[in-house]
Amino acid sequence: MDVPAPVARFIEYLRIKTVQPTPDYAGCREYLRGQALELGLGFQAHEYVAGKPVVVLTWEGTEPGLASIVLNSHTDVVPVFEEFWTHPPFEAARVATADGGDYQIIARGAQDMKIVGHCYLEAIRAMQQRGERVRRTVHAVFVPDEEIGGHDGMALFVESPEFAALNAGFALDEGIASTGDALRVFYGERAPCWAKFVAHGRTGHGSQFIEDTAAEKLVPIVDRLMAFRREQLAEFRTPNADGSAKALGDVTSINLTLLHSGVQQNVVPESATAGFDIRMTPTTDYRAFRRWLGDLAAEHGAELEIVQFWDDSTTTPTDATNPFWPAFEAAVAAQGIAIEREIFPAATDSRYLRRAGIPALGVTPLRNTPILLHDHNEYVLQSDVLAGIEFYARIVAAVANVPG
Ligand SMILES: CSCC[C@H](NC=O)C(=O)O
Ligand SMILES: [Zn+2]
Ligand SMILES: [Zn+2]
Repeated sequence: MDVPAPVARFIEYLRIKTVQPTPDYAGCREYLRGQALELGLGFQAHEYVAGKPVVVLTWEGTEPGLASIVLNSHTDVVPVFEEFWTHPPFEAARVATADGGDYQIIARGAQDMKIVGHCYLEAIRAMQQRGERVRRTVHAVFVPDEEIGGHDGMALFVESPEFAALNAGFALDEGIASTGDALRVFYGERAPCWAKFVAHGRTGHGSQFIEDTAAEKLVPIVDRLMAFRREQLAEFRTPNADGSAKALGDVTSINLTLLHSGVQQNVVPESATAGFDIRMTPTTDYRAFRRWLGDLAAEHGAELEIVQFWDDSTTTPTDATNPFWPAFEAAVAAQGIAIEREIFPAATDSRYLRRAGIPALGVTPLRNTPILLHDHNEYVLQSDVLAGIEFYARIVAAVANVPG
């Protein structure tokens, strides 16, 4: 069977190796330039850090004076363990499903989040083919480096005069696939806190009772944070008052992700390090939490190094105070899709948009789909790519026609 043209273009996009830590951003920018040309869209590429382009494709609305709609996606993807893949991750193989009724498109970035960026452009294409226009100008924004924190991408872009010139009023960004029927819609995020504790102490022969060692200082800190982890896990497992299950975004998670110490088994190490990936739920008092970590380090004679810390808890209103919400909600409902509102468990570039005052919703139009972002054999179904295009055509029509 012939490959539908929108799927062929998706495969082309997936084949660009925008994989961290050395993404082919130039190849990606040129692909997007080609798309802009085909679709008659405005094209801008800005490098706030050399070699890391922020690309903006613009479809002008009939009332360009109104605040615009930003359709954001990141172009980078995370590394792969190639030996665990059934097909090469940057070949974007199109493989018939067992029942023969569909195809899997297997590639790194298929879910996270090239399907989203691709569907934005294809939705514009479909709307253009139907002769549709919308009131508000629509900008499809393609940013680098989200997967490593967005510091050289969206963080700089939102501060730039070029971003201000977009006059953004509302944004869409990535979500996560849903294993159920409902569409997961993210209106806020947990705040990342990457804390590293370093302890120093006396060394000596491993056969002796050496006092005041690095490990003795570090272990009680690890114990205390692991106790906090158990508390939060118990909280997570406790159903809400209405009997519904808690979402990960409703609690603070913590994992011990780095442990470094030791040189030889019979030498007491001079230093020991423990690093934690903590994701604070938006109701946390971020400053108090940070102080608690500092106090814990001081109490046990260790040093605290904060590697990442986000301290903004802005969420996007999901009620009529945000005029784009009812339009979005109705356009989803009109497609017979139920919505589950959630706090995003990890961090995306939406946090920079929200902090800059732009209401943003995180959505990935994949339902009844295994969650494979950052996993081996990431794939999407061809039918979901085609459905995703129509999904965005209707969402964009709704939010970009919200009157001024
Ligand atoms: C704290 S910056 C890291 C951002 C990263 N985003 C996607 O996975 C994350 O770990 O959530
Ligand atoms: Zn992503
Ligand atoms: Zn990711």
